[in-house]
Amino acid sequence: MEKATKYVDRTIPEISLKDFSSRIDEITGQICDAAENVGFFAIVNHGITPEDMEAMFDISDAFFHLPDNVKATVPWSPLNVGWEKMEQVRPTTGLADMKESYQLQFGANMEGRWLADKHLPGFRDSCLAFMHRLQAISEMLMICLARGLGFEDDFFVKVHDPTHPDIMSVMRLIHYFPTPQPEEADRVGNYQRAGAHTDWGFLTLLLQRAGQGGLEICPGGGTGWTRVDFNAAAPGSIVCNIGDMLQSWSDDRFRSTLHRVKTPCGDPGDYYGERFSLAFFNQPIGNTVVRGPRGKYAPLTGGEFIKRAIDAHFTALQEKLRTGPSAGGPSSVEAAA
Ligand SMILES: O=C(O)CCC(=O)C(=O)O
Ligand SMILES: [Fe+2]
Repeated sequence: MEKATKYVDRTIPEISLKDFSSRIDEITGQICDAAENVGFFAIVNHGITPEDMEAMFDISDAFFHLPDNVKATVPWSPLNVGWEKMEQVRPTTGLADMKESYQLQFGANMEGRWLADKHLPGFRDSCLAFMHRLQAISEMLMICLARGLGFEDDFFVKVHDPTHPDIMSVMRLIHYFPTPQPEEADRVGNYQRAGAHTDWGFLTLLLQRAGQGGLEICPGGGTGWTRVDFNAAAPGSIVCNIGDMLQSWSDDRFRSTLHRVKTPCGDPGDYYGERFSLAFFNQPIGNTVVRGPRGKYAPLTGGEFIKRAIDAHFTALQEKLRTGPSAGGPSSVEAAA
Protein backbone atom coordinates (compact mmCIF):
# COMPACT_ATOMS: atom_id res chain seq x y z
CA MET A 1 0.00 0.00 0.00
CA GLU A 2 1.19 3.54 -0.67
CA LYS A 3 2.22 5.96 2.05
CA ALA A 4 -0.15 8.84 2.89
CA THR A 5 -0.20 11.33 0.07
CA LYS A 6 1.37 14.74 0.53
CA TYR A 7 -1.31 17.34 -0.16
CA VAL A 8 -0.75 21.03 -0.79
CA ASP A 9 -3.39 23.78 -0.73
CA ARG A 10 -3.52 25.63 -4.00
CA THR A 11 -6.19 27.84 -5.47
CA ILE A 12 -7.47 26.66 -8.79
CA PRO A 13 -9.22 29.63 -10.41
CA GLU A 14 -12.95 29.48 -11.13
CA ILE A 15 -13.86 31.63 -14.12
CA SER A 16 -17.36 32.64 -15.17
CA LEU A 17 -18.13 32.91 -18.88
CA LYS A 18 -21.33 34.90 -18.19
CA ASP A 19 -21.82 37.81 -20.62
CA PHE A 20 -18.82 36.59 -22.57
CA SER A 21 -18.89 39.24 -25.31
CA SER A 22 -19.11 42.23 -23.00
CA ARG A 23 -16.64 40.78 -20.45
CA ILE A 24 -14.15 39.30 -22.91
CA ASP A 25 -11.20 41.43 -21.75
CA GLU A 26 -11.71 40.49 -18.11
CA ILE A 27 -12.22 36.81 -18.97
CA THR A 28 -9.13 36.81 -21.21
CA GLY A 29 -7.08 38.19 -18.33
CA GLN A 30 -8.37 35.51 -15.95
CA ILE A 31 -7.83 32.65 -18.38
CA CYS A 32 -4.32 33.70 -19.35
CA ASP A 33 -3.40 34.23 -15.73
CA ALA A 34 -4.62 30.72 -14.85
CA ALA A 35 -2.89 29.25 -17.91
CA GLU A 36 0.40 30.84 -16.93
CA ASN A 37 0.33 30.07 -13.24
CA VAL A 38 -1.60 26.85 -12.72
CA GLY A 39 -2.38 25.32 -16.11
CA PHE A 40 -5.83 24.38 -14.74
CA PHE A 41 -9.01 26.38 -14.16
CA ALA A 42 -12.71 25.67 -13.87
CA ILE A 43 -15.37 27.44 -15.89
CA VAL A 44 -18.94 28.13 -14.80
CA ASN A 45 -21.87 29.80 -16.61
CA HIS A 46 -20.72 28.10 -19.79
CA GLY A 47 -24.18 27.16 -21.03
CA ILE A 48 -24.32 23.42 -20.31
CA THR A 49 -26.54 22.67 -17.32
CA PRO A 50 -25.77 19.99 -14.72
CA GLU A 51 -28.85 18.14 -16.02
CA ASP A 52 -27.48 18.13 -19.59
CA MET A 53 -24.19 16.77 -18.27
CA GLU A 54 -25.92 14.08 -16.27
CA ALA A 55 -27.90 13.07 -19.36
CA MET A 56 -24.61 12.66 -21.26
CA PHE A 57 -23.17 10.62 -18.40
CA ASP A 58 -26.25 8.40 -18.48
CA ILE A 59 -25.50 7.68 -22.15
CA SER A 60 -21.86 6.97 -21.33
CA ASP A 61 -22.95 4.71 -18.46
CA ALA A 62 -25.25 2.81 -20.81
CA PHE A 63 -22.44 2.34 -23.33
CA PHE A 64 -19.94 1.02 -20.80
CA HIS A 65 -22.46 -1.40 -19.35
CA LEU A 66 -22.93 -3.07 -22.71
CA PRO A 67 -21.22 -6.47 -22.95
CA ASP A 68 -17.56 -6.33 -23.97
CA ASN A 69 -18.27 -8.19 -27.20
CA VAL A 70 -20.60 -5.38 -28.26
CA LYS A 71 -18.09 -2.67 -27.33
CA ALA A 72 -15.47 -4.64 -29.23
CA THR A 73 -17.43 -3.97 -32.44
CA VAL A 74 -15.90 -0.45 -32.28
CA PRO A 75 -12.29 -1.22 -31.30
CA TRP A 76 -9.59 1.36 -30.67
CA SER A 77 -7.60 2.37 -33.73
CA PRO A 78 -4.31 4.29 -33.93
CA LEU A 79 -6.29 7.18 -35.41
CA ASN A 80 -7.24 7.67 -31.76
CA VAL A 81 -10.85 6.59 -31.97
CA GLY A 82 -12.76 3.61 -30.62
CA TRP A 83 -13.01 1.57 -27.43
CA GLU A 84 -10.12 0.30 -25.33
CA LYS A 85 -10.08 -1.47 -22.01
CA MET A 86 -7.04 -1.26 -19.73
CA GLU A 87 -4.75 -0.66 -22.67
CA GLN A 88 -3.43 2.86 -22.01
CA VAL A 89 -0.02 2.61 -20.39
CA ARG A 90 1.26 5.87 -18.92
CA PRO A 91 4.98 6.37 -19.54
CA THR A 92 5.31 7.71 -15.96
CA THR A 93 4.07 4.47 -14.39
CA GLY A 94 4.57 1.74 -16.98
CA LEU A 95 1.19 0.42 -15.86
CA ALA A 96 -2.15 0.33 -17.63
CA ASP A 97 -4.84 2.63 -16.25
CA MET A 98 -7.65 0.62 -14.65
CA LYS A 99 -10.30 2.02 -16.92
CA GLU A 100 -12.01 1.69 -20.26
CA SER A 101 -12.62 4.54 -22.68
CA TYR A 102 -14.41 5.24 -25.95
CA GLN A 103 -12.93 7.96 -28.11
CA LEU A 104 -15.09 9.81 -30.58
CA GLN A 105 -14.14 12.30 -33.25
CA PHE A 106 -16.12 14.54 -35.61
CA GLY A 107 -14.66 13.41 -38.89
CA ALA A 108 -13.63 10.64 -41.22
CA ASN A 109 -11.48 8.84 -38.64
CA MET A 110 -14.74 7.54 -37.14
CA GLU A 111 -15.42 5.35 -40.17
CA GLY A 112 -16.53 2.00 -38.72
CA ARG A 113 -16.04 3.22 -35.16
CA TRP A 114 -19.53 4.51 -34.32
CA LEU A 115 -21.58 2.09 -32.26
CA ALA A 116 -24.45 0.71 -34.33
CA ASP A 117 -27.76 2.34 -33.48
CA LYS A 118 -29.38 -1.00 -32.67
CA HIS A 119 -27.23 -1.30 -29.53
CA LEU A 120 -28.06 2.15 -28.14
CA PRO A 121 -30.59 4.05 -30.24
CA GLY A 122 -29.61 7.70 -30.77
CA PHE A 123 -26.09 7.24 -29.37
CA ARG A 124 -24.25 8.81 -32.29
CA ASP A 125 -26.55 11.83 -32.64
CA SER A 126 -26.52 12.56 -28.91
CA CYS A 127 -22.74 12.32 -28.71
CA LEU A 128 -22.20 14.53 -31.75
CA ALA A 129 -24.63 17.15 -30.43
CA PHE A 130 -22.79 17.20 -27.11
CA MET A 131 -19.41 17.40 -28.87
CA HIS A 132 -20.60 20.48 -30.76
CA ARG A 133 -21.62 22.14 -27.50
CA LEU A 134 -18.18 21.46 -26.01
CA GLN A 135 -16.64 22.73 -29.24
CA ALA A 136 -18.58 26.02 -28.92
CA ILE A 137 -17.34 26.52 -25.35
CA SER A 138 -13.80 25.63 -26.41
CA GLU A 139 -13.95 28.27 -29.13
CA MET A 140 -14.67 30.99 -26.56
CA LEU A 141 -11.59 29.91 -24.63
CA MET A 142 -9.53 29.74 -27.84
CA ILE A 143 -10.33 33.38 -28.62
CA CYS A 144 -9.07 34.41 -25.18
CA LEU A 145 -5.93 32.27 -25.48
CA ALA A 146 -5.19 33.68 -28.95
CA ARG A 147 -5.59 37.23 -27.69
CA GLY A 148 -3.29 36.50 -24.78
CA LEU A 149 -0.57 35.30 -27.15
CA GLY A 150 -1.01 38.18 -29.60
CA PHE A 151 -2.54 36.07 -32.39
CA GLU A 152 -5.67 37.08 -34.33
CA ASP A 153 -8.86 36.26 -32.39
CA ASP A 154 -9.82 33.41 -34.70
CA PHE A 155 -6.31 31.95 -35.02
CA PHE A 156 -6.91 28.84 -32.90
CA VAL A 157 -10.61 28.57 -33.80
CA LYS A 158 -9.80 28.26 -37.52
CA VAL A 159 -7.38 25.37 -37.03
CA HIS A 160 -9.85 23.49 -34.80
CA ASP A 161 -12.67 23.55 -37.36
CA PRO A 162 -14.90 20.55 -36.52
CA THR A 163 -16.13 20.36 -40.12
CA HIS A 164 -12.64 19.79 -41.53
CA PRO A 165 -12.11 16.10 -42.45
CA ASP A 166 -8.74 15.97 -40.66
CA ILE A 167 -9.80 17.53 -37.37
CA MET A 168 -8.27 15.52 -34.53
CA SER A 169 -10.35 16.71 -31.54
CA VAL A 170 -11.65 13.84 -29.43
CA MET A 171 -14.48 13.40 -26.98
CA ARG A 172 -13.43 10.61 -24.67
CA LEU A 173 -15.98 8.84 -22.53
CA ILE A 174 -14.13 7.31 -19.59
CA HIS A 175 -15.18 4.63 -17.11
CA TYR A 176 -12.92 3.74 -14.18
CA PHE A 177 -13.48 0.42 -12.49
CA PRO A 178 -14.04 0.28 -8.74
CA THR A 179 -10.73 -0.11 -6.93
CA PRO A 180 -9.92 -2.37 -4.00
CA GLN A 181 -10.02 -1.14 -0.43
CA PRO A 182 -6.51 -0.67 1.06
CA GLU A 183 -6.60 -4.02 2.87
CA GLU A 184 -7.27 -5.81 -0.41
CA ALA A 185 -4.84 -3.82 -2.50
CA ASP A 186 -1.86 -6.10 -1.91
CA ARG A 187 -3.87 -9.07 -3.12
CA VAL A 188 -4.90 -7.31 -6.31
CA GLY A 189 -1.43 -6.04 -7.12
CA ASN A 190 -0.19 -2.87 -8.63
CA TYR A 191 -2.75 -0.78 -10.47
CA GLN A 192 -3.49 2.82 -11.38
CA ARG A 193 -6.67 4.82 -12.02
CA ALA A 194 -5.06 7.34 -14.35
CA GLY A 195 -1.34 7.53 -13.77
CA ALA A 196 0.32 10.95 -13.55
CA HIS A 197 0.55 12.63 -16.93
CA THR A 198 0.20 15.83 -18.86
CA ASP A 199 -2.30 15.98 -21.71
CA TRP A 200 -0.66 16.01 -25.11
CA GLY A 201 -3.29 18.04 -26.98
CA PHE A 202 -4.12 21.74 -27.15
CA LEU A 203 -6.76 22.31 -24.46
CA THR A 204 -8.81 19.80 -22.45
CA LEU A 205 -12.31 20.29 -21.08
CA LEU A 206 -13.10 17.76 -18.39
CA LEU A 207 -16.50 16.86 -16.97
CA GLN A 208 -16.70 14.85 -13.80
CA ARG A 209 -19.71 13.27 -12.19
CA ALA A 210 -20.70 14.71 -8.81
CA GLY A 211 -19.55 12.51 -5.92
CA GLN A 212 -16.88 10.73 -7.98
CA GLY A 213 -13.71 12.62 -7.05
CA GLY A 214 -10.13 11.67 -7.74
CA LEU A 215 -8.64 14.29 -10.07
CA GLU A 216 -5.47 15.79 -8.62
CA ILE A 217 -2.88 18.20 -9.99
CA CYS A 218 0.76 18.84 -9.25
CA PRO A 219 1.82 22.16 -10.82
CA GLY A 220 5.52 22.76 -11.03
CA GLY A 221 6.29 19.08 -10.49
CA GLY A 222 7.15 17.22 -7.33
CA THR A 223 5.69 19.55 -4.72
CA GLY A 224 2.65 17.57 -3.58
CA TRP A 225 -0.83 17.03 -4.96
CA THR A 226 -3.92 19.23 -4.88
CA ARG A 227 -7.42 17.80 -5.23
CA VAL A 228 -9.62 19.26 -7.97
CA ASP A 229 -13.15 18.68 -6.83
CA PHE A 230 -15.21 21.58 -8.12
CA ASN A 231 -18.25 19.45 -8.63
CA ALA A 232 -18.51 18.78 -4.91
CA ALA A 233 -19.17 22.49 -4.38
CA ALA A 234 -20.58 23.63 -7.71
CA PRO A 235 -22.03 20.80 -9.80
CA GLY A 236 -21.75 21.54 -13.48
CA SER A 237 -18.40 23.25 -13.60
CA ILE A 238 -16.02 22.20 -16.33
CA VAL A 239 -12.36 21.78 -15.50
CA CYS A 240 -10.03 23.04 -18.24
CA ASN A 241 -6.34 22.41 -18.65
CA ILE A 242 -3.60 23.40 -21.01
CA GLY A 243 -2.05 20.54 -22.99
CA ASP A 244 1.55 20.02 -24.15
CA MET A 245 0.74 21.32 -27.61
CA LEU A 246 -0.45 24.69 -26.33
CA GLN A 247 2.49 24.88 -23.96
CA SER A 248 4.75 24.51 -26.96
CA TRP A 249 2.58 26.88 -29.07
CA SER A 250 2.95 29.53 -26.36
CA ASP A 251 6.75 29.12 -26.12
CA ASP A 252 6.18 27.68 -22.60
CA ARG A 253 4.19 30.67 -21.38
CA PHE A 254 1.10 28.55 -20.72
CA ARG A 255 1.65 25.46 -18.61
CA SER A 256 0.73 21.88 -19.25
CA THR A 257 0.38 20.63 -15.69
CA LEU A 258 0.96 17.15 -14.31
CA HIS A 259 -2.26 15.51 -13.11
CA ARG A 260 -3.72 12.11 -12.34
CA VAL A 261 -6.81 10.33 -11.16
CA LYS A 262 -5.72 9.16 -7.78
CA THR A 263 -5.39 5.50 -6.99
CA PRO A 264 -7.14 5.47 -3.61
CA CYS A 265 -4.82 4.26 -0.88
CA GLY A 266 -6.44 4.87 2.49
CA ASP A 267 -6.15 8.66 2.67
CA PRO A 268 -9.22 10.38 4.17
CA GLY A 269 -11.68 11.29 1.42
CA ASP A 270 -10.38 8.76 -1.10
CA TYR A 271 -13.02 7.53 -3.54
CA TYR A 272 -13.00 3.83 -4.43
CA GLY A 273 -16.15 3.42 -6.45
CA GLU A 274 -16.87 3.21 -10.13
CA ARG A 275 -16.12 6.57 -11.73
CA PHE A 276 -17.25 8.26 -14.93
CA SER A 277 -15.64 11.27 -16.53
CA LEU A 278 -15.74 12.84 -19.96
CA ALA A 279 -12.84 14.65 -21.57
CA PHE A 280 -12.99 16.83 -24.68
CA PHE A 281 -9.48 17.08 -26.08
CA ASN A 282 -9.14 19.97 -28.51
CA GLN A 283 -6.62 18.91 -31.12
CA PRO A 284 -6.10 20.76 -34.40
CA ILE A 285 -6.37 19.78 -38.04
CA GLY A 286 -3.50 17.38 -38.75
CA ASN A 287 -1.35 19.60 -40.95
CA THR A 288 -1.54 22.67 -38.69
CA VAL A 289 1.94 23.95 -37.93
CA VAL A 290 2.56 24.47 -34.21
CA ARG A 291 4.94 27.38 -33.82
CA GLY A 292 5.02 29.86 -30.93
CA PRO A 293 5.13 33.66 -31.39
CA ARG A 294 8.84 33.66 -30.49
CA GLY A 295 9.64 30.40 -32.28
CA LYS A 296 11.16 28.75 -29.20
CA TYR A 297 10.70 25.24 -30.61
CA ALA A 298 11.23 23.86 -34.09
CA PRO A 299 7.87 23.85 -35.88
CA LEU A 300 5.99 20.56 -35.81
CA THR A 301 2.62 19.72 -37.28
CA GLY A 302 -0.25 18.94 -34.95
CA GLY A 303 -0.47 15.50 -36.58
CA GLU A 304 3.17 14.68 -35.78
CA PHE A 305 2.74 15.97 -32.26
CA ILE A 306 -0.22 13.68 -31.60
CA LYS A 307 1.35 10.66 -33.31
CA ARG A 308 4.38 10.82 -31.04
CA ALA A 309 2.14 10.87 -27.98
CA ILE A 310 -0.02 7.99 -29.17
CA ASP A 311 3.06 5.93 -29.97
CA ALA A 312 4.33 6.53 -26.43
CA HIS A 313 1.01 5.62 -24.75
CA PHE A 314 -0.26 2.76 -26.85
CA THR A 315 2.95 1.00 -27.84
CA ALA A 316 1.86 -2.45 -26.68
CA LEU A 317 -1.64 -2.17 -28.08
CA GLN A 318 -0.38 -1.03 -31.48
CA GLU A 319 2.03 -3.95 -31.54
CA LYS A 320 -0.81 -6.32 -30.68
CA LEU A 321 -2.96 -4.90 -33.48
CA ARG A 322 -0.08 -5.37 -35.93
CA THR A 323 0.89 -8.88 -34.99
CA GLY A 324 -1.56 -10.46 -32.57
CA PRO A 325 -3.78 -13.41 -33.46
CA SER A 326 -6.83 -11.45 -32.28
CA ALA A 327 -5.86 -8.37 -34.27
CA GLY A 328 -8.56 -5.74 -34.46
CA GLY A 329 -9.99 -5.84 -30.96
CA PRO A 330 -9.02 -4.72 -27.50
CA SER A 331 -7.78 -7.40 -25.16
CA SER A 332 -10.20 -9.21 -22.93
CA VAL A 333 -8.25 -8.48 -19.74
CA GLU A 334 -10.77 -8.31 -16.94
CA ALA A 335 -10.94 -5.50 -14.43
CA ALA A 336 -9.33 -6.43 -11.15
CA ALA A 337 -12.22 -5.51 -8.91
O1 LIG B 1 -10.93 11.29 -15.57
C1 LIG B 1 -10.43 12.32 -15.18
O2 LIG B 1 -10.93 12.99 -14.26
C2 LIG B 1 -9.15 12.81 -15.79
C3 LIG B 1 -8.79 12.12 -17.06
C4 LIG B 1 -7.54 12.62 -17.68
O3 LIG B 1 -6.77 13.32 -17.10
C5 LIG B 1 -7.26 12.25 -19.08
O4 LIG B 1 -7.94 11.37 -19.64
O5 LIG B 1 -6.34 12.84 -19.67
FE1 LIG C 1 -5.37 14.18 -18.47
